[in-house]
Amino acid sequence: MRVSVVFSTQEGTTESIAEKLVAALGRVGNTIAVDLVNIKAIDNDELLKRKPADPVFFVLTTYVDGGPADDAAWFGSWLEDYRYDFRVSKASLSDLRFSVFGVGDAAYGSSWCLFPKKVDAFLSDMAGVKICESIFGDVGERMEFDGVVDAWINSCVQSVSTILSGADLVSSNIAKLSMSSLEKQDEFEELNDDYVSSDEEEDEFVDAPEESKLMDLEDLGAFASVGLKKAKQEQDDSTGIVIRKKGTSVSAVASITREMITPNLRKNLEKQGYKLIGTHSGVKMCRWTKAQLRNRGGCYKHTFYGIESHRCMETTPSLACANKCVFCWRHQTNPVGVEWRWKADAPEDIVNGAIEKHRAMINQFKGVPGVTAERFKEGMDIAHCALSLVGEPIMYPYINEFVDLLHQKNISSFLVTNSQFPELIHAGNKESLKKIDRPLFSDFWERFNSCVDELAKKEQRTVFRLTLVKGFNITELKSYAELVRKGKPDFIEVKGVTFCGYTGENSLTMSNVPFHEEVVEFVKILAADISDEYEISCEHAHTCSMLISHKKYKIDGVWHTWIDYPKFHSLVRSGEHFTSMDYVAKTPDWAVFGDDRKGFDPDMTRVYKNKAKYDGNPEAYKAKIKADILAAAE
Ligand SMILES: Cc1cc2nc3c(=O)[nH]c(=O)nc-3n(C[C@H](O)[C@H](O)[C@H](O)COP(=O)(O)O)c2cc1C
Repeated sequence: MRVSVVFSTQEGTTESIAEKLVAALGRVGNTIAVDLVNIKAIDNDELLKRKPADPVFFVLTTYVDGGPADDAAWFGSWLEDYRYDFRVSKASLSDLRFSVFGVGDAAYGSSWCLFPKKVDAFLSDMAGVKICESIFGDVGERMEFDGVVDAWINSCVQSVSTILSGADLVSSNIAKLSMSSLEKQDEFEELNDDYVSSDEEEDEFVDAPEESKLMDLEDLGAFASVGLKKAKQEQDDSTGIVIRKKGTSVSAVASITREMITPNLRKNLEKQGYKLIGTHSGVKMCRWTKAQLRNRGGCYKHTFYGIESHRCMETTPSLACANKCVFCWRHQTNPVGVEWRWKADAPEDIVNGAIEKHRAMINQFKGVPGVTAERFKEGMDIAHCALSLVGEPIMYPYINEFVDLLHQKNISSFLVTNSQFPELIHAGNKESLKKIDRPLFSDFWERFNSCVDELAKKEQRTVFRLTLVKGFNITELKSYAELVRKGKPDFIEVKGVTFCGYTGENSLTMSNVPFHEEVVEFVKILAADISDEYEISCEHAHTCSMLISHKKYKIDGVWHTWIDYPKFHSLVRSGEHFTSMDYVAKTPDWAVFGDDRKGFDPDMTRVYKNKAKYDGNPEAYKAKIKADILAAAE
């Protein structure tokens, strides 16, 4: 048996209580190993996998405004995030056996022991089971306080002895104690007005999904009709198809009838400008499509690969995603899930629907200043499809058929994946990927690495895109370089994160947005670190984006990162084997790194809005950019 005593302290009181508990547990017998762990070093993954025979005791202090001490800040925010993450099963801690001792001063009134109480409630909410009553002590009552500590330590020792002596006793004890923990929780909810109880949350899902950012379709359907317990049971019983793995029949996928887009989600997405197709797909017009239609510049894909933004259709065949990235500008309103559990529309219908809806949006630009008849005609003749709009395109069970259909229509495909589905085919290391992409899969790092391995085998163009989030991943050069050596991509796009004027769910601020110069510096060091097979090739300063390319694309000293699209389509039609080197085209000089035009196509006209200009004062500059963004959003 392994017991962990996890403590958080600011001034030492709590640590000494934890040490006292460790000593008392040590006297129970030599069949238990007891760890004393500062909460700062707690491994949350390990907590999620903890077995019932290995209980955890938390001894936690309370600090300013009832919040955690410094050492517990990260754990506190992780736990809260996890507790309210709508993708996480409410039973995910059902194997955890725990008890909390809170240290605080009742003189602080309603914030007395607030943090330990929150931890206690969140662990219970996720089905963690108290093996003995959680207790909240008042250091203001010094005489009584010591007695309360001793009583709690005694009951911890007793419960551990009970576990050691036999499982039956444990379950009855647990049943009794979980009831009393529910009563305690009621008490706590009264104390903390901001706290949303699980019942309220259920109501929110039922009554106010339109406004809710927590738009989990699975939960929505289940909670609406049967309530939490039954929903859980249904989830467990579900035989929903994950994704169409090799060998899974099409009819198995076709037999699922639940639709991904519910009426409320439809309203919500339409409000955001998505044109929805069928039951799980959508198109939306990108700002660069509009810009290039008006001859005002294209996106970085134009500079790097020759993709014409005004002929590019941004599409997704799956609005659902398996990550909740901090940089996601969709503000997490899209559904999230690790499995395909919805009705799957036919690929022909999605491709045709997307073309029709995209053209209807282009049509609205007829006569708009700057849109010439020639550009308009080109815009109607879609040449590219960027599968990077929102969601995870490869979750869609017929993604291969979908991409083939695009190619048949002479539409090139550019597919962006978050590398969580290696069976079908953002950060440098495991910790960083977890913080930034906030994946739902517990084996997210293994999945990510398998995808990287798969990419190394591809003969068509492969690209790594690194989104630099200052403070999160900008310091991880070595790990990135390693991933690149492993995945051997043709290209590495490095892009500074975009601030989307939103500070809620994803908690990014302007201080996380790197300057273009910082991105350039990062890229220079990264390129030198990878190997001498790679070099910086292109720059698109407008979007803080840089391209590092494999040197095989530098033919006779000249970069060939662009694509010869007619050649690509004729190779596809030929049915013969070909590789990415068979359809290369010369990169124009203006797109090459080091050119004064910094990636802006000289055939277009740059239109400067009355925007913030850098005047040497970073803080003032950031404040101006923020004001610009907020003004634009109004
Ligand atoms: C700056 C400060 C703020 C505090 N705020 C609270 C509070 O909001 N609620 C509470 O219950 N206790 C509060 N306390 C009391 C502490 O929890 C108490 O002093 C405790 O014994 C500290 O434990 P430690 O020595 O392990 O850090 C506060 C203490 C300090 C010094």
